[in-house]
Amino acid sequence: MASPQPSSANRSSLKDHNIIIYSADFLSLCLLLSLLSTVVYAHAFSGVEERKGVKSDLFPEILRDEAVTQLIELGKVSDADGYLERTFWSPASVRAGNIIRIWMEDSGLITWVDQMGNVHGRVEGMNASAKALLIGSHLDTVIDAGIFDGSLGLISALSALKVLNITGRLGKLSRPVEVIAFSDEEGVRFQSTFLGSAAIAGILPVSALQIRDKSGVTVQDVLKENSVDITEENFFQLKYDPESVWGYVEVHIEQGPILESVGLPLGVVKGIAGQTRLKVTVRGSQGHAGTVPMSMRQDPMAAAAELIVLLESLCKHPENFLSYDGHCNGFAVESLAGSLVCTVGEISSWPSASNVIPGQVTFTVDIRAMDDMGREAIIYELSNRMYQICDRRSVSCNIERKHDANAVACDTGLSLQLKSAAYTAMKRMAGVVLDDVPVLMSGAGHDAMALSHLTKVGMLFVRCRGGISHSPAEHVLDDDVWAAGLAMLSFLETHL
Ligand SMILES: NC(=O)N[C@H](N)C(=O)O
Repeated sequence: MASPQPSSANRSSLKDHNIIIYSADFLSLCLLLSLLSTVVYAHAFSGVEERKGVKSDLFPEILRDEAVTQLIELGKVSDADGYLERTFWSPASVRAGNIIRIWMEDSGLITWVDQMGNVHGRVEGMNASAKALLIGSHLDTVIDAGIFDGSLGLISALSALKVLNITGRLGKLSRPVEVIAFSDEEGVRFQSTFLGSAAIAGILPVSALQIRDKSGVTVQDVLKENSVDITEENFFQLKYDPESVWGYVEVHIEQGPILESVGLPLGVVKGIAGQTRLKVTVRGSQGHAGTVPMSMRQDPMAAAAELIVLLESLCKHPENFLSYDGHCNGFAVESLAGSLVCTVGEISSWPSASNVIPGQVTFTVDIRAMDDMGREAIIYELSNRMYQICDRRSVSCNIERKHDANAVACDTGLSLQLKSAAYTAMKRMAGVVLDDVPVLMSGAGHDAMALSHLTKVGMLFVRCRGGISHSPAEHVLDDDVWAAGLAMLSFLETHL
């Protein structure tokens, strides 16, 4: 492998040192130069220490130290005691939005909050009429969340913009840049997901205002509780004009194990799996746990248990269930390979008492796959078999589609720019010439899915420990936070 060559700047420093070579043979000359260039190259790109008299151009104090401090601070803003939870327009989400606004203003941005609770920070740059670069992620969380999911994308963008600001280059951006902290990506409260980003993308139907949470409160009720007067007119004004947007970029933790397995901090996202959420309600005959004979029960909990085990089998071995019946064929099975996942993470029963046979059981099914047709085939097959099982058990079954988002392919050109930015960041940090930046698929959903209906989208993934997410065990190394900020800085510098 060829030894690393010093850059032109380093080459002049060799001359300045008046290194005088007396009749050394050619090999010893090469050995000496190779040794020196390795030392100079490593020092030039190591970045981890201040070069004499020259402030590091890797800005660890902002892109790493301050960013990590902010992640920890934001991770403490919760609606719950003892674990992290922030849902759509909840008190903690409002507090988190106010903190993010302060950080946006500290980065030199003009800020505002829209009717759906999205927090915006914008700088016009040198040409306010140019198409804007949107950068975003979500400020809401799942229940018992980690502190990096969503927040890392926002903080890495704001720390990169802060570096541009303190180096006097923020005003030199060739186009407006707007950071958006979206209010509801996880969809925990209303099972809707993308309430904030879908409104910006113009794909949120006004009927979404009437979606109810478990206690019957509507989205519109929540907005009114927060003194937000949403009307059909100002609802549609939230939509951005596609002609005013250049593209959308999102940095997010990988929430998977690939980057850790290849030993790199950053990767580029090629596509995002489609997803569907189904609300399944099974109704039976409520009764006394001690007196109703087993043979006479219409037990929705036992039925739900059978349905959930069916779901697992169907998603583990779709080939055993999907056959050509006019609704799907072998293509659907092959296209599902590897990306089909199904989860029931939420279930409730009424009256939920240990000595009562439930009258009703409700659970949510989360189905994901890279292939939309294959996912539809799974939903069709699952529904069919659910109704058959419920008929056999003399219970009723209602399946309601709560959320659909088709698979999204990231824009090739934008992804190449992000790949180059990631390469630059990793090389500047580690001084290692990388073969290539990993390219990955995302099983997790992201606001980029909604924004793909408005403009071209690209995503960068950041390594997270063990691929763990949607858990307080979620963790990102400080230097990987730094790499994310450096990549965003490198990307933004291409817009100067
Ligand atoms: N809308 C979503 O998919 N939200 C999360 N990011 C998820 O992947 O579940």
